[in-house]
Parts: sequence; structure tokens; C-alpha cells
Amino acid sequence: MSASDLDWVHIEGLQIDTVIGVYEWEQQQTQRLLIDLAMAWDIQAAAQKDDIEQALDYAKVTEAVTAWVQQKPRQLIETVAEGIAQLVLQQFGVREVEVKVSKPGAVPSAANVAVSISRRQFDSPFG
Ligand SMILES: Nc1nc2c(c(=O)[nH]1)N=C([C@H](O)[C@@H](O)CO)CN2
Repeated sequence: MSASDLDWVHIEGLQIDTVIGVYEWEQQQTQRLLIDLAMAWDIQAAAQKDDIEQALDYAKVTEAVTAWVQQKPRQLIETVAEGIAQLVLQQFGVREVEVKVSKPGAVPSAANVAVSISRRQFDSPFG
């Protein structure tokens, strides 16, 4: 299947409150992150059988991503984006994932700041 043939399952605007930031004061409180995910998944079997077991269950992905993000304090939204991508690829067998992590409160003069990444099975952050 080529990239243009892929189906996608989306989770958009997922709100997660967690300890995130490089400054000391940011390690003393939670801040809100917004997560957007697009996950490549062939939806035909699920659609034909109308069967959740064949589907990529976005509720289960949401639960796992939220638990991972809140597991411990982190400094960079880059770390959060990479961790979510690897979780989705490895735990759910997704072949390709796009992750955007927004930290809308971080820069008062900006509407939003974010990082976005695209990862596939067998991509590694360590090369
Ligand atoms: N590329 C990044 N730049 C910055 C980050 C980050 O996570 N990635 N974080 C900060 C601070 O934590 C900031 O959010 C505090 O307002 C600064 N730059």
C-alpha cells in the first residue's frame, strides 16, 4: 500500500494537563498540552465487519497516550511528541503516525507554539 492509499484515524485537540517545561517554576505545576494525532490504519476490515476488534480503537489510544504523558515530568514538547509517536507505533501496531504537540500557554504573545513530527515503523530517534 502506498502512502496515498493509506486510511487515517484521527484524535484532535486531546487536552492533557501535565508537568512540562524547562524552567524551575514549570516543574511546580501542571500546564495544558493539546495533542493531535493522525494514525495510518486500514479501516476496510473494521468497516466491512462493523467490528471494533478490527479497528484502531481511538478511545484506547487516548487512554494510553494520556497515561504516558502524565507518567512523569518532562522538559520539552519534543520529548512528548517523540514518546507518543513511539508508543503508538509499538503498542498499537500503527505503521505511520503524525503527532502535533501544542503548548498554547507558553508564549503569551503567540496564539500557540507546537512541534509536529511524522514517524513510521522502524524509524528510530537514534538513527
Ligand atoms: N523547541 C522548544 N522550545 C522551548 C520549549 C520546548 O519545549 N521546545 N520550552 C520552553 C519553555 O518550557 C517554555 O514553554 C516556557 O514558557 C521554551 N522553549
